[in-house]
Amino acid sequence: MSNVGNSTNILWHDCPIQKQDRQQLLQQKGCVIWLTGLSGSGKSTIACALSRSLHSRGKLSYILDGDNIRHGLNHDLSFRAEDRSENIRRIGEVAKLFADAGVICITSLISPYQKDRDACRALLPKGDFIEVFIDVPLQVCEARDPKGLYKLARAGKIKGFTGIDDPYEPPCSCEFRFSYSFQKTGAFILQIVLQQKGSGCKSPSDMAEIVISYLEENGYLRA
Ligand SMILES: Nc1ncnc2c1ncn2[C@@H]1O[C@H](COP(=O)(O)OP(=O)(O)OP(=O)(O)O)[C@@H](O)[C@H]1O
Ligand SMILES: Nc1ncnc2c1ncn2[C@@H]1O[C@H](COP(=O)(O)OS(=O)(=O)O)[C@@H](O)[C@H]1O
Repeated sequence: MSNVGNSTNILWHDCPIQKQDRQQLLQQKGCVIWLTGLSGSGKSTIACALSRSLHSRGKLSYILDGDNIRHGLNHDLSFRAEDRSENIRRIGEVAKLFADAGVICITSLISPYQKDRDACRALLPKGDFIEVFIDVPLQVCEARDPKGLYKLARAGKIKGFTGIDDPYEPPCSCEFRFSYSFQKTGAFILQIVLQQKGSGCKSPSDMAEIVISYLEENGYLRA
């Protein structure tokens, strides 16, 4: 018997069907692809491109999107620092369960704090947490502003908006960083910076394919 958090006298219950059995069934390995970046950077778009491409290869994935999870499990949380941390912690725990189920879990939330992302990484076996930084400058995200939230934040109608009057801590070490850079003309071009290898890419589906190649090379797309 042990005490865990606020629970006392609880005992872990094992099931004879384990992660390995589920992975065998699915012919893949469970893991977490953690997308992080400013609002409007393209996390949800890349998450969908990833899920679509995995699906077409017969691989099971599931997206945990910050906006969507805030409609249910996390509907009690605000955007205060403590609540953002709790949002990330809960999504990290749910992602861990999906990975244990053998699913390729794709999370898509701003997750602005390094220590919270690190804590989620620490929940998983080494290698199974793949952090992807969608490094798009604030000006680009703000110009996109598909929900009009940056406009409201600039007008002072939303307080504590990430990138405006709330912090975003870029990852110190992540598996992938997809970044924008300025061309001489002043136009933005998309550039990819990889820990593993460098190559140019332009679209969310290109970025998705790069992550999928990594999964393939690292054995996640077979049992
Ligand atoms: N690579 C890209 N190039 C150009 N536009 C893009 C790209 N990726 C996404 N977009 C567009 O940017 C907008 C924001 O994308 P998306 O909703 O995926 O961002 P997000 O990071 O999930 O934002 P949020 O955190 O607010 O949910 C959308 O209108 C989308 O179509
Ligand atoms: N104050 C805010 N800061 C950032 N995003 C906000 C804020 N208020 C509403 N949003 C919306 O909420 C979404 C971000 O939610 P999460 O990804 O769940 O954020 S996180 O910071 O806790 O990781 C974005 O789609 C954004 O449009």
